[in-house]
Amino acid sequence: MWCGRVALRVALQRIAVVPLNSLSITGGLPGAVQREMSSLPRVYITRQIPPEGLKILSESGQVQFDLWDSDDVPVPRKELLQKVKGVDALVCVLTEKIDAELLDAAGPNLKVLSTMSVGFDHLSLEELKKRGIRVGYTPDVLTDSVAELTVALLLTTSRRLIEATHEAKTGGWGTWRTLWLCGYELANSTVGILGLGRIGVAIAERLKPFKVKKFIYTDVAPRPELASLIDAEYVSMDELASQSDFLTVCCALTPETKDICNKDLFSKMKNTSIFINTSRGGVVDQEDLYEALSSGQIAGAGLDVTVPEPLPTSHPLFTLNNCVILPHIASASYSTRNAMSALAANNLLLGLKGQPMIKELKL
Ligand SMILES: O=CC(=O)O
Repeated sequence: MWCGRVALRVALQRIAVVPLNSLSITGGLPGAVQREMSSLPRVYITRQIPPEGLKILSESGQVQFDLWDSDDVPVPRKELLQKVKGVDALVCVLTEKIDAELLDAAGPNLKVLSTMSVGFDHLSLEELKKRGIRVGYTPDVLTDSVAELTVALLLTTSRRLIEATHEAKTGGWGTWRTLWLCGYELANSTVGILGLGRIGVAIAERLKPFKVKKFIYTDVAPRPELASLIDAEYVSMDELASQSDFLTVCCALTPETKDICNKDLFSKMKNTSIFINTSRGGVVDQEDLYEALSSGQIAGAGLDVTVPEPLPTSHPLFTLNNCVILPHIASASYSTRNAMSALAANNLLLGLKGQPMIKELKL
């Protein structure tokens, strides 16, 4: 359904009184309204995004849009390839692969892509750049939510909360035992951050009050300005592996970081250490992680992201008590998802106007 409620409302006030709620948009409208609507840029939205973004687009009067009206299943690729034909702009989420095939299907009108995500590994940046398509994304607004979830996942994993509730519920809770369900605590620990950015800093800020002794990080180069906020020391990848009691992955997935957490890294970690990943599943070699967890090379892992997503329930990682797996929910709070949707909508509108977006990827 193509919508452009405000443009529509203004036009209707001039022409006729039509109950907006009952409109089937464009179909059956007076010719003048249809003409006005059809001159607006066309936007396709690949998912039923949270209401704030839809409201911004509807009320802008700048665009008409069509959307895949479901949040439960992604738009089938075939339908997506059809729907993007001739659009001026696209709002997508991280389940849609935006590649040459899709951009060719969209055609030369497509000028703006706005993804409702901070990650952009689902976008073929080279193809977008080649076609001069501007790209908006949604960093910053999700930093708090992701950092909060990372801390929750870290504590859930290190203090074995999933195992503990399972035992309590299923009769495994006998007498109080001295070493039963013992885990590892943050007090006096060294926390390592792989890829120091806004999210890594926000995680460290939240962990500091747990009396962490030291923060260390590695990245392609030292990031002194960010590191000084959390008093973190720059170390090599090997030092990060060998010194961290908790290693949290915060880097983007790029060709350089794909499978960067592999046998080599796990073999250098302490067997009391906890590995946490809330970035992208692709940065981890899952077979190597399974080996490290099942052999006791490391103590536990908490993953919010996997390859593939969803991870099949038959996946070996699900058989391990020391592996906590979440279904990619790090930014899933109502306020954050609405903020992401609003930012995606505003990026798109600014992009279409030829103005700088609030958050735009440099291609
Ligand atoms: O993973 C979530 C995002 O990239 O926004």
